[in-house]
Amino acid sequence: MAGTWHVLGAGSLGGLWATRLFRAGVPLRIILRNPQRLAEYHAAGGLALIENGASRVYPILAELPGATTPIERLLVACKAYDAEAAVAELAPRLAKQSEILLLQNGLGSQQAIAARWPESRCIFVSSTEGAYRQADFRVVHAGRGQNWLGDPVNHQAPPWLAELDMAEIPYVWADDIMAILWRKLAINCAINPLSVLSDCRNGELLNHPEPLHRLCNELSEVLRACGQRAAADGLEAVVLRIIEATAQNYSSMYQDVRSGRRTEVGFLLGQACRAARQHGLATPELNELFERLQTLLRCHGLPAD
Ligand SMILES: NC(=O)C1=CN([C@@H]2O[C@H](COP(=O)(O)OP(=O)(O)OC[C@H]3O[C@@H](n4cnc5c(N)ncnc54)[C@H](OP(=O)(O)O)[C@@H]3O)[C@@H](O)[C@H]2O)C=CC1
Ligand SMILES: CC(C)(CO)C(=O)C(=O)O
Repeated sequence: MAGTWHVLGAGSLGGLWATRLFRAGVPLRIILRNPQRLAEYHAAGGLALIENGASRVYPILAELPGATTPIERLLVACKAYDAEAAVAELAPRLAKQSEILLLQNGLGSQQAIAARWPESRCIFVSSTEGAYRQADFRVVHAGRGQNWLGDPVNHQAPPWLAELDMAEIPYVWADDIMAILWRKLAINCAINPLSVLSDCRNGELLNHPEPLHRLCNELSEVLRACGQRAAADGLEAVVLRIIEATAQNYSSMYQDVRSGRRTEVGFLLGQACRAARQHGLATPELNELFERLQTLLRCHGLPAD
């Protein structure tokens, strides 16, 4: 089974990756969480991808975490708060020198997995592609974007990137993936919590530039303390540009809260506050924002971590 991809999680991004790899002829299996999900998948007849209004079902082989085939290359496509436990379930199947691609937003889950399975090569992915689940096993490709892939330890590009070309999955092999992940984390910390607390679209945040300014200053300090000078430089200008470009959108965290879904706040704002504490930085704006957001999440009956 060398060269076979295993995709853990047939949700939005997992479905988007799996269907494109499959239709390009790349050997692939998806891993579903339990027998019930597997039965539902078989009943659906496969994974549907909806692009430009057209839907097509791909009968990708699916299996359970407890299958016995070794895993050479694993794409982890679940939420950050599920990632470490999900990989732990598969750990006995990981081949020596396996590769684990981590699609999670924010930071923290990737480092935890890399530290726990040091024999695997962990490749971190930052994605701006857009996808959502119209229904179980029906994924809508909602927005074009980019995927940055990189390995913070070993900068050599893997040979299978050619398979992403074949599958028309956009990507850039990044020498400094941590800078990209930190920059995205800071942007999400500046925009998403405020949009939830102000109950507004991104564009309305421009009506209150002061809190944004103070947050960007603190986030820049955190990035610099973490050795991410390039990600810190010009952060506020980038945040303002993204707000303008996405003015009519509700942020992903806003949509999660309104739909009663758990957010990834612990890997975004939580991670920024933890990093600040580790470096002895005072970040009153970030801390207050985190506390207010956690209170709101608890009021909605959602986990606050
Ligand atoms: N969607 C998007 O447009 C983007 C998402 N991202 C990031 O990508 C990551 C994934 O997000 P997204 O695809 O939206 O998430 P989804 O919630 O759509 O999908 C997550 C999937 O993971 C599955 N899963 C969770 N735990 C397990 C497990 N132990 N075993 C098997 N499957 C499991 C879920 O299964 P089940 O269906 O059974 O619950 C679900 O299908 C997140 O970190 C997100 O922030 C980044 C950029 C854009
Ligand atoms: C860029 C931004 C903030 C756009 O809303 C986003 O990434 C998100 O919503 O998570």
